[in-house]
Amino acid sequence: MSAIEWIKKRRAIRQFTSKPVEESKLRSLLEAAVWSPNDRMREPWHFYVIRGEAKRKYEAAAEQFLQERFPTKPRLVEESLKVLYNIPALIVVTADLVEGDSDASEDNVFASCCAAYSIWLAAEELGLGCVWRTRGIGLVRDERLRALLQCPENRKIVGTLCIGYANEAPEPPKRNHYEDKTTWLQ
Ligand SMILES: Cc1cc2nc3c(=O)[nH]c(=O)nc-3n(C[C@H](O)[C@H](O)[C@H](O)COP(=O)(O)O)c2cc1C
Repeated sequence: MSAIEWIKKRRAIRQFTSKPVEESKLRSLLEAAVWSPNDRMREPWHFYVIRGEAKRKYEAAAEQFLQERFPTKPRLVEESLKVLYNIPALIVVTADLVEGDSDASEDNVFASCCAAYSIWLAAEELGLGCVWRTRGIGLVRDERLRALLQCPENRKIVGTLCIGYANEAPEPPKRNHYEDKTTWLQ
């Protein structure tokens, strides 16, 4: 399959089977990630792989977060947690922030987003499902996640990648045509 075909085939997968993800496959994802483009070869990314007991701690943090965030929506909390319990592995991607250099920090975030996307695409090729989450159980903007990871303040959390074997085959969401999003300058 061509690169363009993989790009189009990749989907956000949110429902997983109980089959664990082989460590060799997780390593292949991380290997793909570090080949992402990055300015001045700062290689500004860091990856936190969460499984086993660490995943239990993540679930506890997510439960607290969801209960605080949605106090009047117990069904939503319960359903979100059910989704989380079924995720075999999580990879949290961060970007190094450069003190006193907001441009470099911003470029580092861009590069780490490329790394997250590389993982997502590589997952597709390895027969794994993946979704990049920030909101809800993604916990990206919740300090509990930073504490759990013992992630220093000079690393910005850009995404939580949920990885496993797909238990769904979603239809591709409709896309606007690129012409609607493009300005051709002469
Ligand atoms: C930066 C970013 C953040 C996202 N956050 C979430 C999220 O919090 N929850 C979620 O269900 N999906 C999240 N997604 C996945 C998108 O919803 C998904 O990519 C979109 O619906 C398009 O579907 P597709 O990826 O199958 O083409 C996120 C994607 C990106 C790139």
